Amino acid sequence: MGSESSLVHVFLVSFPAQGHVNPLLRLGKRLASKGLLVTFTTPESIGKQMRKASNIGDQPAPVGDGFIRFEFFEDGWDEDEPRRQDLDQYLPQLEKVGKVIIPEMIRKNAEQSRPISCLINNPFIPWVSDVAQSLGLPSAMLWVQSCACFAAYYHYYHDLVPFPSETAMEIDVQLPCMPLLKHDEVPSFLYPTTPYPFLRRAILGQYKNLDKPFCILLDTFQELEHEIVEYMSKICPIKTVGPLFKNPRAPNAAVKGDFVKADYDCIRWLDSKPPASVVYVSFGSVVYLKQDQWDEIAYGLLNSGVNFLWVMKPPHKDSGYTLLKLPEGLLEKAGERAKVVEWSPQEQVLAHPATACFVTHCGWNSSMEALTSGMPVVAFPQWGDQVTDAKYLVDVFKVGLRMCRGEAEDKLITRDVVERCLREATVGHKAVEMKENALRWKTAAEAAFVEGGSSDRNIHAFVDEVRRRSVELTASKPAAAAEPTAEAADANGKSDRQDGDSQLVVSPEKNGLALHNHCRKKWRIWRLICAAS
Ligand SMILES: O=c1ccn([C@@H]2O[C@H](COP(=O)(O)OP(=O)(O)O)[C@@H](O)[C@H]2O)c(=O)[nH]1
Ligand SMILES: O=C(O[C@@H]1O[C@H](CO)[C@@H](O)[C@H](O)[C@H]1O)c1cc(O)c(O)c(O)c1
Repeated sequence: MGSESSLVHVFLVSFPAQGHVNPLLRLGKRLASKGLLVTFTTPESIGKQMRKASNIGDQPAPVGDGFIRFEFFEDGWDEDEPRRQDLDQYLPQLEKVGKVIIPEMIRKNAEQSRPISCLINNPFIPWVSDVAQSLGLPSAMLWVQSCACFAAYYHYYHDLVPFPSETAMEIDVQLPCMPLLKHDEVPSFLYPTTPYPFLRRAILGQYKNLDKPFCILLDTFQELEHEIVEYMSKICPIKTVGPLFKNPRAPNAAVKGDFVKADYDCIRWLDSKPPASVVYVSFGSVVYLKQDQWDEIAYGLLNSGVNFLWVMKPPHKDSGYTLLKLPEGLLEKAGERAKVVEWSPQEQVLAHPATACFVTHCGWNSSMEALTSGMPVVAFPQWGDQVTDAKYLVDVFKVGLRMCRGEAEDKLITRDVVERCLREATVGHKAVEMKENALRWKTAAEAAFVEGGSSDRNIHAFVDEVRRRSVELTASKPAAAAEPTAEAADANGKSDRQDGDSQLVVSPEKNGLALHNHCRKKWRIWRLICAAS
């Protein structure tokens, strides 16, 4: 392992949501374990929660052959600003501030002898690729959903196949190398009636910028989505690197990105239960069901006779949701059969022998974690990619039962349906079949992430490419390399060009890159001296 400051340095910028931070941080740990220095950044509002819940220190943490460190940034709003809960307002704010502050952070890192060689972002913040371009730095993007969803958005953006529209709301969608998707199995942000048009805009913004990252990393694996991965890799520079939550070189790395402290009592509770006897219920970090649906699920769990571990996260105070309650007396009736926590250590729960199945909203992280843990699922999708993931979990990967079709259906799933699904998922022929399939995916996932597996090879090739580009950055003449192109400066909205004037005025970015080259040269000399002595 080299000293922290002698390593090639990548800078990860995450959209501030749990389902986005987790996969990007996991990627960061994979890259660090292969010998890179990784800096992870997201707004301070989330940094504060992460530091409190997840043991994040000020010093770079060693991971495998490299290090990971954290730098959070102010998003320009007060600590208690309620508008953070409204993405329609928050996304433009993040872009406005981020486009100024990220280049400053990059410059400071170079000044402190940690020049950055590559920027990596996740979706919803596509402007990070513009920042990279304006600084003359390579960038990559981590797509945090399935390849099937990546393909669906791609075909929608380029208008390659018909999708549901205002005049034809209920058409099925046939995408190449994918099963026929019913209208409500297409990522729901693409429905003409979606209540989240700003999320459609945010995701499609990434497609507008898709020529900028030199590589698009996907938290999936080749064997899981074989045909669509093959197909899309002929069109875009995609590389499968999942499941990212497994890290063979640093399996026990303590660095985690939870926003809420996980309650480990539930693991002790699971320890007390017989094998395959507990239903784990979690709807992730964003989905919030209505009280009447919550009640039906509660009675379904009680009536089915299963043990259950249920994650009930309190809503954010500015989210507009009211605190969900369990029906009066339900926990008393369930007694030792029930355990409720605000946040679980989900990876451990899914790996625990007492866990029989997972009632999930089918967020992609939860889906990958279930598949990789050999855990059958009961699909309770709500919106976005969840409805497509549910289709795949049930009909393609064949590890799940469907309990609902999504929020758009606006249908109350009654306690008898919940009870029937839970019984079917835990005992009898269907339960055995789903478990066998899930275990096959677990084996396939392991083969992908172990050293030499398909995802590991892709990560390795990516690290090599980052290193190669880093050498190129260093070798390029400082003055020429630092000159942002007119296109780059425009992309950053910082062009000093007058109409009809092709001359660019010197920008702060120029100094940043010159500094990068200067520091790299200093290291090379230092390394030569070390090698000689
Ligand atoms: O009690 C919980 C619930 C969720 N998670 C983690 O939070 C992430 C949720 O991501 P996902 O894409 O499944 O859903 P989202 O929260 O983005 O809707 C996953 O990595 C889970 O392991 C967790 O650690 N504990
Ligand atoms: O999209 C939001 O969160 C989740 O992201 C996961 C990865 O893209 C995805 O698989 C999962 O289904 C999503 O729930 C998200 C985050 C957020 O902070 C928000 O306010 C949203 O409306 C959605």
